[in-house]
Amino acid sequence: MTAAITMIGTGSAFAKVYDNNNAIIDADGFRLLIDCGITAPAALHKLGVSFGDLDAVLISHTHADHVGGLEEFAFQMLFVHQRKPVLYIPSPLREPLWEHTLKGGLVQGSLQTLEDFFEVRELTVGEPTELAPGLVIEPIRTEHIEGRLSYSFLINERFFYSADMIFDRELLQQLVDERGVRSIFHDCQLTAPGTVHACLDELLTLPESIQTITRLMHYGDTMQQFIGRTGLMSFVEQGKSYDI
Ligand SMILES: O=c1ccn([C@@H]2O[C@@H]3COP(=O)(O)O[C@H]3[C@H]2O)c(=O)[nH]1
Ligand SMILES: [Zn+2]
Ligand SMILES: [Zn+2]
Repeated sequence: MTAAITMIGTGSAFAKVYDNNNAIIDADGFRLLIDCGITAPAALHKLGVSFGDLDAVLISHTHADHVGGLEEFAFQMLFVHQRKPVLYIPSPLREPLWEHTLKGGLVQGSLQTLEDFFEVRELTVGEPTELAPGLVIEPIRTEHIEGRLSYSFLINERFFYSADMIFDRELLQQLVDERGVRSIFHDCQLTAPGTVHACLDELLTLPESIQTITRLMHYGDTMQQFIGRTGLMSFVEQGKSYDI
């Protein structure tokens, strides 16, 4: 089985050069969108991907650069593609996604619930679930902003995709030492302090063994100025595919 990830955007929430930090994972032809931010509809269009080409969407947390494109996704699937899309969601996010993010824009007539727009499949936090042959995902609760739920993903027991999260050296070390992670995509705020993200200065304190397998994403528009200043880590490039 082969699996690859393509970032449809690698930018921070406020980036303008780069699109929102959202990804497509392709596992033997099964296409999963990870997060669907404000810029996702246009970013997908630029890559020649239609919402109808996707098999499912997975959400990490409810900030707009990760869920702001879901209203268009839902409406396009209903009115253009006439098919109910599969929504994978860490179970605790289900109620806040609907009540605090999507409900206001989507409800009309008999369409009153999240299930009226999506085939909702909840993922149990801390438990691996096979979404498709060759694609197993485990949501891991990671800290981002006090009082807000956010989940990173362990994919196929070897690839760690951080959601927005503050620096967590112990988790990264544990994932590598005890879970066999061999590749990491990590969000990275280029300038300190990170506050709600891992910042570059913090990531640079990781041991060489972790830096060599780490690529940085969710960066600001000044990323080019930091090339060569990321230790053994490198930047994920928007639109490029990586085997995972
Ligand atoms: O307490 C806070 C809350 C938010 N923010 C900013 O708003 C952005 C929201 O999207 P994001 O999570 O990708 O990044 C966040 C930060 O850039 C912040 O700096 N401090
Ligand atoms: Zn974000
Ligand atoms: Zn966020």
